[in-house]
Parts: sequence; C-alpha cells; structure tokens
Amino acid sequence: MQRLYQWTAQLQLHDGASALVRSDFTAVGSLHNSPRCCSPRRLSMPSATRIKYKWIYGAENLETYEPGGYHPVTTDQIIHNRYRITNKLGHGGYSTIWLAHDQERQQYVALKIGMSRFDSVRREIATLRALEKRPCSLKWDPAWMKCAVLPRVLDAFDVTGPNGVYACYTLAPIQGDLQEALFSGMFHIPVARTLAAKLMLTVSFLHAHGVCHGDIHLQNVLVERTEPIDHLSVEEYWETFGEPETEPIEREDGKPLTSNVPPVATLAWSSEKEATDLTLENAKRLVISDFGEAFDPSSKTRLGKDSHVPLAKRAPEAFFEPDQPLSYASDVWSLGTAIWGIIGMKNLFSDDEPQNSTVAQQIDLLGADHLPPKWKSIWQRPQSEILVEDRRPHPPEWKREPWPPLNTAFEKFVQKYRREEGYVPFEADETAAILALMRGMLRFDPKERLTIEEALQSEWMVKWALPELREAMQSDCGQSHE
Ligand SMILES: Nc1ncnc2c1ncn2[C@@H]1O[C@H](COP(=O)(O)OP(=O)(O)OP(=O)(O)O)[C@@H](O)[C@H]1O
Repeated sequence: MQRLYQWTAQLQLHDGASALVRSDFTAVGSLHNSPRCCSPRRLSMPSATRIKYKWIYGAENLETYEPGGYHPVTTDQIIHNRYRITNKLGHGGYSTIWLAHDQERQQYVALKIGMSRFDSVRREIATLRALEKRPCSLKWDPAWMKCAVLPRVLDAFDVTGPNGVYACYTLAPIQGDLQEALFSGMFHIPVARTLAAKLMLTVSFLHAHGVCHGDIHLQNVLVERTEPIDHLSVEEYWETFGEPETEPIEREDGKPLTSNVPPVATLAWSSEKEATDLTLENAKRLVISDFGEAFDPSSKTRLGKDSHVPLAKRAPEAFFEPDQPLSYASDVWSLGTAIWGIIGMKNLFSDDEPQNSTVAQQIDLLGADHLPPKWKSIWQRPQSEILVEDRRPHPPEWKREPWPPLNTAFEKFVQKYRREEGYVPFEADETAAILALMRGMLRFDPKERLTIEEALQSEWMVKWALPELREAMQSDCGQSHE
C-alpha cells in the first residue's frame, strides 16, 4: 500500500488532470505521518534534546518513542501475557493500533496502546463503556437502534514498558478507514448513500445519548472486515496476508538504539481496498472509531481552542470563539465535511492549510453574507488591533486562489470527477437535496445549523440515503450495539 501511495502521489505531480487521485494529495502525509501526530502540542522534550531518527515513510513519528510516548512494539511480541502481535493496523497522535491474536479466546482483536503521557485512551475506554449503559435521552427510532454500531471494549488493561505506563484496550479488528479507501477512487452512489446514512445515524445515536464525538473525520470512520480470520493461526494469517512490512530504525547520529524505540518500524497493514471496490455489504458495516475526544457537553466544557479536529473539518466557532464551549453543532459541521468527502473526490476544504486560509475557504464557499455580524467584525478587524495573543482568524496575508461557492464546488469537486472517471453523476433532484443538506449542516452560526435530528429528516436522507441503508440492512445490521 505504501507503494501505491507513492505512485499515486507521483501521478498527481506529473499528471494531475488525468489521474483519479485525490487532488489534495497532502493526504499522503495525513494517512501515516499526520501533522496532528507531530504537532508541537504532542511533544514533551525540547527538540534540541530529542533523539532524531532517519525518517521512514509510512511510520509513526519515531521521535515520539521516548519517555511519555509510544510503547515500542514488534511483531510476535506477547502483550499482557495474552495478545500476540500479528500485524500493525495504524497509528494516531495518541496511540498505535495492532492486530493481535488473543491466545485465550483464539480470536483476533485490534489492540490500541496509548502513549503514556496522554489519558486519551483511558477517556475513550470510559466513554465507550458508559455509552453501553447510557439511557437514550431523545426519541430515537428503535428500528435503527441496533444498526448504530459503536466499537465495543473487549478488554482494558495497563502495560508498563520503557516509556511509561500505557493504557490499552482491545476491540474488534476493522478493515480500514474511509480516508484510505478514498485515496484513489470514489464510492459508487448507492455505497456513498449507505455510508452517509449510517454515519449520520451513528452520530445521531451518540447525540441522543448525550455524547459529542469531538473528532469526526474520515480517518475515524472505518468499515468492518467482511472476511473471517479467527479460524487462522498467526502463522496461517501471515501465509495468507503476508508478514508485516518493516524497516530498520536508525538514529541520525548513528549511535545504537535505546530500548525506548523498537528495532524496526512496522508499517500499517492495508486491505488495499479502494473506494471503488467497496460494496454495500462493506458500507453497511461502517463504524465510527476514536472516542478519545468524545465528551458530554452537559457535564464537560470543551472550549473551541481545545478542539483537535483537523482544521479542514473543524467548525468555524472553534476559530472565531475559541474561549466558548463547543457542542453538538460542531460535530454536525464536521459530519457535513465528512459526508462531502464520501460523495466527492476533493475535500470540501483543503487539508493542511493554516487556520486563516481554512476560514477564508469557508467564507468563499458559503458566502461572506452568511457570516454572523460579530464574526464579520472579528474577520475584518484592522491589523493594528490584532494583539499577539489574539489567535482569532483574519484574512490571510498572502495571495491565494479563491475557493468556489458551494454549488460550483459540487460541480467541480464531485460531478466533474464522476463524469470524467466513468462514475455515474448525481441526478439534478438528488444534487439539489444534497446541497440543501450541506447548506443546513454548514451554517456558520451553530445555533442556526441543523441539529442531527433535523439533518436525519432532510430530503436527501429521507428520499435517498436512508432507504439505501434500509435495503442494505434488510438481512441484518452487522454487529449490534445492544
Ligand atoms: N478497530 C480497528 N481496526 C482496524 N484498524 C483500526 C482500528 N482502530 C483504529 N484503526 C486504525 O488506526 C488508525 C488510528 O486510530 P485512532 O484514530 O483510533 O488513533 P488515535 O491515536 O486515537 O488517533 P488521533 O490522533 O486521530 O486521535 C485509524 O485511522 C485506523 O486506520
């Protein structure tokens, strides 16, 4: 898969117009070496005293193998006297995730091992466990109830290692995230509708249970495995799927490695399933993951400035009102950008742009007239009034390409690619319904934004997306949350 990314990125560089490759190919970075993983807020040691390693494409940030950081793990290692590491599934800014064989139950699990200095994995375990017991506060269609699948914590424990004490938990292994699937292709329309419906339904389940996810983006949206693997021994698994790809880790100063870092970097296994190959069977098995940022707005204040949602998916109130609490509406914004990602080819806002460019794109797309007056005056405040500590947005100082308005963006980022690459484009009536939903979910003012319940009742959901999901679910709902 690593090779595929390199290949597609090159294709983009040399022949961007003709290849069906995400045009914001910064996704190459965000898949494996996410800037979120390497952002300064995550670092503990001053950079001058950190040990530097030769960069390995596709590996986690190796400098983070230090006290307080990742647990050094290698294939075949047994964790907690029970879980035999079989392959790597991925990594995030807070954890590494491994496919492990549970020697007690003879089944495969995804093992998430948190970095020792963050309590994100502990919070995630608490949220998921609480969600299993929480009563539903809103009217929620019981017919859909068992279709909202959340990851289930199978086992939770601490592990002690050279970099500290790490919170760990196991959950069912899942096939891959949608961001990865979308890297070089698009979903067929019925699959896109099913994914969007199931994603929205799952978020509505969370909101109905008083929980904001707090980090909705397509890297945190996974589809379950369809092929069984529990009957395979670890050796048989390796024979079938290959052994994990590894690269030796080397220090930049040439000195020998310490025990803080593994001898080799293991590259994440990929199903190599592209968006085009995803079927309704896969789509109906969508699961939201990563509850490390989830919070209950009635009991916990999460300020806009503390949001960790990638900038391109972050709601504007987090930028304009950084000292105000976030709530369900911010999830709805991020969900809107995720649904756009599912139906289109190019992200709604470009990844890895700084805050001011992201806000400028939001304003271009939705129109300055829709900016709440108090935000308009923040945006337009004279440069001379901006104090160093004032991080609120203002127009970028450099010249940039204006972003198209919503309708044009749909034509340019969705329909054009669909036609050029031989995918069926959306019909005019469905397009109008999608755009109306997007406008409702992406209202600047969070109070005016659609609630998740309203979004679920939108024309696109009711006439196109939910019926598609219902049909796909006829037989079963995949794994049940109950
Ligand atoms: N149950 C699972 N099965 C298979 N792969 C998984 C599973 N959970 C996570 N992954 C993979 O690992 C990646 C990182 O997981 P996750 O986002 O939960 O980590 P994190 O450290 O909490 O990240 P973040 O920096 O986004 O907070 C996912 O994008 C996905 O590719």
